[in-house]
Amino acid sequence: GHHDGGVLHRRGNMNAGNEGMLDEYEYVVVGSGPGGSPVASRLALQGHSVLLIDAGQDFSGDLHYEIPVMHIFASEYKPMRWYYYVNHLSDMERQKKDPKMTYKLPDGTHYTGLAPPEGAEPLGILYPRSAALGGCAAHNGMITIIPNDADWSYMQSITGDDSWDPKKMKGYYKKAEKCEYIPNDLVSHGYDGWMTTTLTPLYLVVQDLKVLSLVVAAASAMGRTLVSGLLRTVTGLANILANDINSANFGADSDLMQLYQIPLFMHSGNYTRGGPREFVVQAASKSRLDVSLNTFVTNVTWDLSGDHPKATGVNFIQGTGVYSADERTKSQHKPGSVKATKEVILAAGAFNTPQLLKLSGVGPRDELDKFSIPVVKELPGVGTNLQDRYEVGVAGQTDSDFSLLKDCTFLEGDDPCYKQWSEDALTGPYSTNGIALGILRRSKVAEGDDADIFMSGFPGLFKGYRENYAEIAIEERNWWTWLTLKAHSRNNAGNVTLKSNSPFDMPLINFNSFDVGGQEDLAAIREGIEFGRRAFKDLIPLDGSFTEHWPGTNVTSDEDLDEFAATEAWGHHACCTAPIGGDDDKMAVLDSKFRVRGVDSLRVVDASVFNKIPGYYISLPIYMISEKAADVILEDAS
Ligand SMILES: Cc1cc2nc3c(=O)[nH]c(=O)nc-3n(C[C@H](O)[C@H](O)[C@H](O)COP(=O)(O)OP(=O)(O)OC[C@H]3O[C@@H](n4cnc5c(N)ncnc54)[C@H](O)[C@@H]3O)c2cc1C
Repeated sequence: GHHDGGVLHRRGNMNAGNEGMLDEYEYVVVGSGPGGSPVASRLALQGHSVLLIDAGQDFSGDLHYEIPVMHIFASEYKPMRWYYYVNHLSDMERQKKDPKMTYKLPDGTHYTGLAPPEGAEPLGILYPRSAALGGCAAHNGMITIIPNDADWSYMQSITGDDSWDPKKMKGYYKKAEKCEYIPNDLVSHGYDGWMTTTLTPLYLVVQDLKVLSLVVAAASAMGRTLVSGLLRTVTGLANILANDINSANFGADSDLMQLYQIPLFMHSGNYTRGGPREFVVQAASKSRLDVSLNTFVTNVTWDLSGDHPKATGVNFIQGTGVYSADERTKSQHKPGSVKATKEVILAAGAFNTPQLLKLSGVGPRDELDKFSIPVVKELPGVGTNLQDRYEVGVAGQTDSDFSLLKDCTFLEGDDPCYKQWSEDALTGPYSTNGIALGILRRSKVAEGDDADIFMSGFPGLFKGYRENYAEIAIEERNWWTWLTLKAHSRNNAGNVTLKSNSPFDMPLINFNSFDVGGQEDLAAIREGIEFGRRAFKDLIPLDGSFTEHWPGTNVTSDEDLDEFAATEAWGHHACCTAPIGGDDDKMAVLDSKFRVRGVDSLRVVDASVFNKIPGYYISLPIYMISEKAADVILEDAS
């Protein structure tokens, strides 16, 4: 196995800090991911007493958390991971044709693949999540891309609430950001926030001729001729990458394909992961913010004596191994409760927030009745409208290894790359997430003016999430995968439903991918796959050419490509399961101020709140709505 992680530097490890919890706080926030952490920190910094609760622990100082390149291993890291097994497709027979399909065997072990042995029970397809201070931002790829203005205009139009104006929302981006990659661009960037943004150091791209030739190939697949010689210097490469994906004019020329460096939530000083936990640590040191880790919330408590049900706090169980997704050693479990004198804010993520609402009596009446949960407020939209983006790849192999990664062991034994990162002024291949560049493009079937495809490349074999995907990705060091991320996906037919009324059971998660708008989305994905193929073909080998092995050169007709993508596509931006919507929308769970409809003192602030999946990567839109929620809540409190 990998190192359990040595202590890099002690920055206020919070795992032991639960003893001093008070009986009541003004605000109780459940979940410390991109949704929960910023709002909790802001409320506390404005003078309120706040309790931030998370079922996970703090991983500060753990190398899985700190080293950017380790993110793929972080999502497999047992103390941190919550593994969900989901259904991508409504047609189970078709889903069984996905090589990622996983089964449970009679001896309790798992089988993943196309030939399950006798007695294997279908489990589903792995969907990694993390329970940690910082939520999934403790293991994610750190990619930080601003969503489209149209995403906010849409919220504005469905709610009639002008505070969702894209310009105002941009203000929240700037408030959150501490930009470390462009100096003094006050129009587009913020410099005083908690979200440090930086880029993969370009010398890493220039150093590895294979990577460099793939960049040139991508450019020629975009119809640009780039003289590879010009790119072999950092300044030469920087010149063609001068456009900032997060700048104010983003999207204006979206018909043109553009090659961008990808901003990461990472520290440029020492190339360590950045995350919302740091905002929490900062705020906790100078405010009445308490953080209770290893604390699993089971339900919201109510005062039912007034006209409306009023949320009064939460019940929880403290300990490790409480939730069925929590694989840590089971500790002694201590039940407890805490009161919120002002509000409870749910930020448990797109799977757990709807589960918590339902367990607390807020949801579709039929489903609550079925599990004998007393109905506090009937809201048919809770757990519906589940959305995700589609991702697929084209993977090819060349004769020799990428020089960049050749010697890296990813912390196994003696690791020269770790040594370089930790000792030589924190440099080398571990100072990136492995995805340096991205391309935005508009497919022929795009709705609106914005790009709907985000292409990127990864120096490994990545065919989607399945057990041990990280080991598989880097097992051989001569693979490259062109990734197509289909943004603005149309499907909203997914759902999160209860399996039982036990808070410890994971819910049932059905994405029903491609059920709505599938033909259009598949047509766009085909364009992405063709782009990846062209890039492999156009490659002027500075250091070997690539042969496609996946999906395979025999998969060429539109039908075959659609069959491939519809069967194997995956996602990692689950959202929209407690959507904000207009007053006339029966399926709206929240109003435009994040308030759960029909009850008092309860809000949701996480990936669940979106009505339609925003932008290209979802963390930054979540950070933005979390900053907005803080403003809205403070307004109501004064
Ligand atoms: C492998 C992977 C890579 C990704 N890479 C990127 C990327 O590069 N860029 C990007 O923008 N997005 C990325 N994402 C997606 C992004 O990280 C998530 O969408 C985002 O973190 C969701 O934020 P959230 O606040 O809604 O929920 P989460 O981040 O899931 O946080 C929820 C928190 O609530 C806690 N919780 C849940 N239930 C309870 C309970 N009952 N009691 C107490 N605590 C509870 C959990 O422990 C967790 O810490 C990635 C996702 C994955 C899986």
